Amino acid sequence: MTEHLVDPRAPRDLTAFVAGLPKAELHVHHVGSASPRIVSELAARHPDSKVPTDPAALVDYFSFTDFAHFIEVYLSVVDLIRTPEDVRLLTFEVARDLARQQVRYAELTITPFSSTRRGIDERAFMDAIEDARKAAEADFGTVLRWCFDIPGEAGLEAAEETTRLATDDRLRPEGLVSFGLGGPEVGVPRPQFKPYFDRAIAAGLHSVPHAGETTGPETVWDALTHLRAERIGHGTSSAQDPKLLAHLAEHGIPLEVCPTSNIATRAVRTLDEHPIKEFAAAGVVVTINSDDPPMFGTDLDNEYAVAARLLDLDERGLADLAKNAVEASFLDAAGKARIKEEIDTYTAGWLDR
Ligand SMILES: O=C(O)c1cccc(C(=O)CC[C@H]2O[C@@H](n3cnc4c(=O)[nH]cnc43)[C@H](O)[C@@H]2O)c1
Ligand SMILES: [Zn+2]
Repeated sequence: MTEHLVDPRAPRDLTAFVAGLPKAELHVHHVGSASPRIVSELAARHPDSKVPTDPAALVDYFSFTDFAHFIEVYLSVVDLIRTPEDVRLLTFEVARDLARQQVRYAELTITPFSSTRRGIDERAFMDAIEDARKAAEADFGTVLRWCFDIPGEAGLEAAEETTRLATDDRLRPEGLVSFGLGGPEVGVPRPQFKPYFDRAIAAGLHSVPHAGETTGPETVWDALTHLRAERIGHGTSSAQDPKLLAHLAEHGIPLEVCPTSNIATRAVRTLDEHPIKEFAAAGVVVTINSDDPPMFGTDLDNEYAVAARLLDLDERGLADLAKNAVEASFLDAAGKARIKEEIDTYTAGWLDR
């Protein structure tokens, strides 16, 4: 686990401001959000797993040599989710962690294929996430929505299964708003997934594939052209292509930027070399997200602190970033207006202290 929770270079006051700032999280993975406490509880339940039961040992276990190693470790945690009760517990606890950070709305990326192929009944899976979603909204006031993603490396069988689960009216959960594509990009060309995205879009889902995280800007173009992406997960390599940056800015396609993730998976060498500055300078809509927070030793508050430092933002700049995420979300207009107003009221109150 990368050890930089609470960016030590963030001014103390901004850290406190961010902690109370109402936020939206648009790029965070379900299994990748399992806290050390949940991972060790699940690992103790399933002792045949190689995942450490001691939360302290998870720090080393969550230290990645590259993106492929990250996915290998990620799948070992997926292997711990074996029953609908595991799914419900994980989902509800993830919502608790989001609520603690004043996250009012989150789109959680879930990979149902990974669970159904491991034997969890599909109906029971949907019921577990929906039950947790409703309980989280009632108990914490945090609104959760789902993005179902295709684990691209698992091939077209996974694409077909994910599309079926997302579009079958008898299964599709009420909270589902979008359709994604995750996992490694190398050797997994985006265009092959066009028919699946076409079906998901026809069923009313928004298109939010990962692209340009571990491959070049051409993957982002492919996601835009073939998958009709409305937002891009990461899009880090877009900075290498000025025409692409201009296109993203002109068409208002937001990037779901996850700075610490990019360092932890070694997609970017250091935070200071992160292209977030280039995105902002080109007028691209930047949203700040945490991806797989406990695995990367971060959380959303820390990602905002990192962004404040890299973009040289004050409180108003941070509030604008938070509003970018609300605006780029798939929440309805009234819900967006409510959270943006809350952000403005909080910021004005903070600055008037
Ligand atoms: O579940 C399986 O059996 C399986 C078989 C082959 C390949 C896969 C995957 O590739 C799963 C990838 C998994 O990773 C998730 N994820 C989490 N963080 C990221 C990220 O930063 N970039 C891309 N993918 C990420 C993704 O949601 C998939 O669930 C699975
Ligand atoms: Zn991701």
